[in-house]
Amino acid sequence: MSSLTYDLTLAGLSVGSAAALTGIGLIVTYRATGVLNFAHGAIAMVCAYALRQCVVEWGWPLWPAAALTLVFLAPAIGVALERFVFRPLAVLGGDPAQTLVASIGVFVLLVGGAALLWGQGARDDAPELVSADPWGQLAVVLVLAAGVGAVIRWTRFGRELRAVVDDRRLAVLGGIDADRVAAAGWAFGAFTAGLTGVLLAPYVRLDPYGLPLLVMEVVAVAVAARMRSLPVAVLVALGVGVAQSQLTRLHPAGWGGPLLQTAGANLFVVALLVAALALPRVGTRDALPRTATARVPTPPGAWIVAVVLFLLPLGFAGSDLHTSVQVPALGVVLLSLVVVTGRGGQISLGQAAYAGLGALFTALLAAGRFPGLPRLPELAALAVSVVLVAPLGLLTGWPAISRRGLALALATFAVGVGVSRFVFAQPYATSDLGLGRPAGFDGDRAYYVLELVLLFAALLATRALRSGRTGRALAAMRDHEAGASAAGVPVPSLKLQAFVAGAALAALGGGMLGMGLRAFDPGAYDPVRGLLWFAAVVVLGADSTLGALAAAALLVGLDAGARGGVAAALIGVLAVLIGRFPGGPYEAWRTATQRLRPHHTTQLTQPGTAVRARLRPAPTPTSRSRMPLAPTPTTPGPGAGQGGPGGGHTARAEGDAGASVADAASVAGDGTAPAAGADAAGATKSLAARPGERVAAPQPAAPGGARTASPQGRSTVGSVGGGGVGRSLAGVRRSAPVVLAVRGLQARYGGFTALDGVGLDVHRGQVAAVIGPNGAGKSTLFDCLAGTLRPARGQVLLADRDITRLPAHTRTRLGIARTFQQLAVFPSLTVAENVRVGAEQGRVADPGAVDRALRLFGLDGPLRTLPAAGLPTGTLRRVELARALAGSPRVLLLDEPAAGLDSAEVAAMARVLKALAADGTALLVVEHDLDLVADLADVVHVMTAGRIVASGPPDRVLDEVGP
Ligand SMILES: Nc1ncnc2c1ncn2[C@@H]1O[C@H](COP(=O)(O)OP(=O)(O)OP(=O)(O)O)[C@@H](O)[C@H]1O
Repeated sequence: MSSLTYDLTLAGLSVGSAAALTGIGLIVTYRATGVLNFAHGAIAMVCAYALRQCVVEWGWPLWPAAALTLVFLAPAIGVALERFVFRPLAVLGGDPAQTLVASIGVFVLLVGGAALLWGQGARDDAPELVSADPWGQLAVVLVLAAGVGAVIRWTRFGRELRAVVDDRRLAVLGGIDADRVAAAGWAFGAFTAGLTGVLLAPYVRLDPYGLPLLVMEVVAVAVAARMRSLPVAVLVALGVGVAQSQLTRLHPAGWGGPLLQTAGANLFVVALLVAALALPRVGTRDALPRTATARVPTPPGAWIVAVVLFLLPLGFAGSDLHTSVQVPALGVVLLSLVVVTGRGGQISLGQAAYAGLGALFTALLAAGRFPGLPRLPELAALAVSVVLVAPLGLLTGWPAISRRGLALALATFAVGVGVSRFVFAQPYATSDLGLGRPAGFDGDRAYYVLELVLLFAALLATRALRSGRTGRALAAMRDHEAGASAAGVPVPSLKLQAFVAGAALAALGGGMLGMGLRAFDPGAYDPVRGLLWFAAVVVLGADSTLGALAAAALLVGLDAGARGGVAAALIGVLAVLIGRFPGGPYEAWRTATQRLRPHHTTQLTQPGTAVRARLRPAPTPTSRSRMPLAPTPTTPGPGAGQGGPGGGHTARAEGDAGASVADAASVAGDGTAPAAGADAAGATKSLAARPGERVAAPQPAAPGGARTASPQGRSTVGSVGGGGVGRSLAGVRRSAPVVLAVRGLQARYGGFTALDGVGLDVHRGQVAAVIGPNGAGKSTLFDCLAGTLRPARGQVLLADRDITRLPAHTRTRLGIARTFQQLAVFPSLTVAENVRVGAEQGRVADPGAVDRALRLFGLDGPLRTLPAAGLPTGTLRRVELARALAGSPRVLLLDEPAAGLDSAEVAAMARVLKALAADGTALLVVEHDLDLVADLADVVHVMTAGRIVASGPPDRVLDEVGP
């Protein structure tokens, strides 16, 4: 080995050792707590500053100072974070998205705090703890990795640690002190962070922004190790370190030379991009915490105050006005986050990249240095740069289609870092690229006026995106992605639209920011800013344009008025606290003031942990007979497991031509004659069981269970309606066409076969029920029919059209609507808006369908304007049903529609469902409530272990199933 190769290998091992340390720390913290600690780099930076403070400023000897920093300070930071930030979040339910925002908050807080304490400038006198000799560092890393691996694998503590990560609540029930385990994980993680910072600081610039970013760039090492394997992390870190070092020898020629050289010198960033965008993702469970995206009510008069405050700087002069110029520009950048994160619910940590690209392109276009385009006047350059940057929104929009939560955070962070390193750090961007202001707007005051006009335009654009059909679809996607798809919202293309619109807005704001500064400054758009802006928008009310403007004013104002870092520190504190205050600071203040009032009766209706708990269906009343939990042997009926006559459906009684939804409404009400149409009838009588309403309560199950109870239930229902509606009126002829056909469906989860050759037919106007024990595969069947799960084999046909490979929203638009076992409503939208989403995106876009569905399900009146969050389960089931119906589906798939409803609500719902069938809708119902099945269904399919084992009329099949 030549001496150059040897030297470069040693240098690479040194860098790789530091990266390996980071990887070990991130993995241990993640395994102990489930948190990918975005603040890891910031802890490293704080420890490096602390050691420098002790040694350089206070003159302490090196080793005692190092011991204090690494053995006391670093673990203390870790334990404090666990105790005061992450443990309260874990107690509240351990929402991974909330912990992600909190860890970004800690990052921003520590960076801001360090800037406040030690100033923003870089230090080059960090003490050297060990010599540059990599062998020592390597030995430290290997010993640490081996030690940690041994502890995790072979000790009791290691077993406890794995148990806590798998299921914290279960581990606690098993007697494990989860807090102790988490605290140990945090302490060790922070220790490795401190060690990394102290080892790296002498060889890189020690500053509050640069060092944390450098450390976080190597997060790829942990991701490549799937956040599990320490040996893989160490090997990847050392390999990338050595390769990066060796590549510095290459000096490729040609136009791509500088880029290749940059790639070689930033191999960890390349690894980050590959790990975040190409490798299997980690932590995809959640999107944003509901608290971060809650609907934030605008305080009365707030807009007037905002307008006055934004006009105030016109009276300023000098540096005050010069500083104010940054506010509208930053406001526009933050509005982009309102669209992407606030409304669309997508984590975007890379928004600074789009702002920077906007500024860079504007500067290059205005200077005539943009390849292939002539020199443009400044305003035209700004407009063209917005158009050019908008499609680049796909860089983060594309990953967002298949990523959520942590995986999306990593992907957008990686794009931000990549653009910063590979575009902003190039010579063309760094070589003093000036940017003039448009002609006639050179002075600060004139330019500020121009900015206000552009801000106003951006506000109008944001408003257009947040209101109307698109706004409702975005909010639906944010609140419940699967529910939105089921309602017909084209989720993938909507995400792309949100990111493209967000990139355009960020580019506009970035260009304005550059013009305000009269230069393209890469530092103004570095990835740390991206984290800060994200945190600022999240804590000041992500779905609030006013919140974005307030955040812009706060960030610029605080940093100009006080020492740099105050704004970051404040935003960090708020982000850390966000999990404690559902709805953000305004809601926290409102709740606090309500608590102070002696007789407050208002119920907090913002979506949050408690609300989400309420959205979970309550257990179905146990008094009703239910499917036995264990599979019951049944005799397969003729044609079991196949569609078609004999197995597929049973005819209802004939003579039902006049039955309609309107009739059902009359049944639900007081038994008077139906009005002339669904509208009129539904307006007064509906599914809602109102006080004093005469509804047919199901009879208690007599010995014999469903078989005995069902006929009684039916006759009672029929008699209330004057004998009109019920099985006899809602009948379907044997000759009714097949609407939904399932053939030989097989579905797998990994190696487990959840569905095995399932086949059935659902006819127009027929109610088919699927029953079976828990785990039989009923929900899996629904997922395959609705398009959320791709079957391994088999076919799904909708009116003879093969829809097996179509996505969920396309199926909805073709006429399949579904409800979910776990409620899938959109908590931040009102009841009427929930239903409107279904009407706008469904098979038939019919504006009148909203009111009809609302009336039919008793959701009209004051209820329609209430946010869905906080409404009782029974009401929400009706909202979900109304939404499904509002799109005029041909087939309704209902997954346990009776779960969480009381007897009266179930009876009323049954009436409406029968009437829907009578009107020609095909219904496929998964239900455990055998009384309801007996009352409702024309044909029953029994599923066990992924197969249909019996099919036939309810009386016969339920006889076989037994009580
Ligand atoms: N995402 C998944 N990954 C792995 N296995 C799964 C997954 N979802 C479901 N299963 C398994 O597939 C089988 C069928 O589950 P499914 O939820 O379809 O049953 P089910 O009949 O709807 O049960 P329940 O009545 O409890 O809802 C079960 O054994 C379940 O454990």
